[in-house]
Amino acid sequence: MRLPEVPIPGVPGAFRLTLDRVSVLPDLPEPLDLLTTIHARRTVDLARLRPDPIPRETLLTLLEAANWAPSHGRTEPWRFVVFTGEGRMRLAEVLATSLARLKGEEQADPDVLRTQRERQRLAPVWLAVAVQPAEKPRMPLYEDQWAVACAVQTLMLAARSLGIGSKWITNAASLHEHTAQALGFGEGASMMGLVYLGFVDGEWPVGERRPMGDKVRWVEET
Ligand SMILES: Cc1cc2nc3c(=O)[nH]c(=O)nc-3n(C[C@H](O)[C@H](O)[C@H](O)COP(=O)(O)O)c2cc1C
Repeated sequence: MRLPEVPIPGVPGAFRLTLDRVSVLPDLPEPLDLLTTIHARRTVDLARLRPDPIPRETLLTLLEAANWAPSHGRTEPWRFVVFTGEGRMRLAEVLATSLARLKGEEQADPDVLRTQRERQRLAPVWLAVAVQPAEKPRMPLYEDQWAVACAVQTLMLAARSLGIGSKWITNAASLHEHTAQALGFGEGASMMGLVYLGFVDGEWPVGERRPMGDKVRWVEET
């Protein structure tokens, strides 16, 4: 079964998914179990990714997993645009223009655009992530933003369970108004950054955490 995809006009390889409420789990290699995945997920640098494409079915599985994130009031406010292949160059153009706008300029500097294009080629898949509040919101924006964060984490965990590395990026260009508008997100939507995905070249990075014991207090009455 295929989920409906809406191509972005003039952007080969980029598509917007209109995910419905049907759960689709195509045949996949044995995924890691949840607790192992949670511990093993790592932010992976671009330089550590292989250029191999990620199969479309796998991307759909990750997006479908993200769609099961919780949201207060069932707002389901997460929105994604997926960039693959030459579609990544459209993202590069948009980000280069947003960088120009941050400097008070209209057009992207050709050198910045070239660098941005090279950067986008380092990962086979980029996702633009936005929050889309309801037309008449009943919840504060931050609750919808939290829900989108849940969706992003769910997607990154699903990716890890299938051996795919990721990074969530929230730099100024990715969050810029122009980025949301140029990527065609809806009225009132705002950016929550970019996520790239790719198979990891060699060993996974090693993670580090300060002890959870320092961050938790227990209240127990006997
Ligand atoms: C909301 C959010 C925004 C982030 N933005 C960036 C970013 O802009 N650039 C970056 O290099 N990493 C970013 N990260 C990834 C963190 O650097 C990373 O999660 C942290 O170093 C811990 O590493 P781990 O993900 O491997 O556990 C972001 C993470 C979160 C949750």
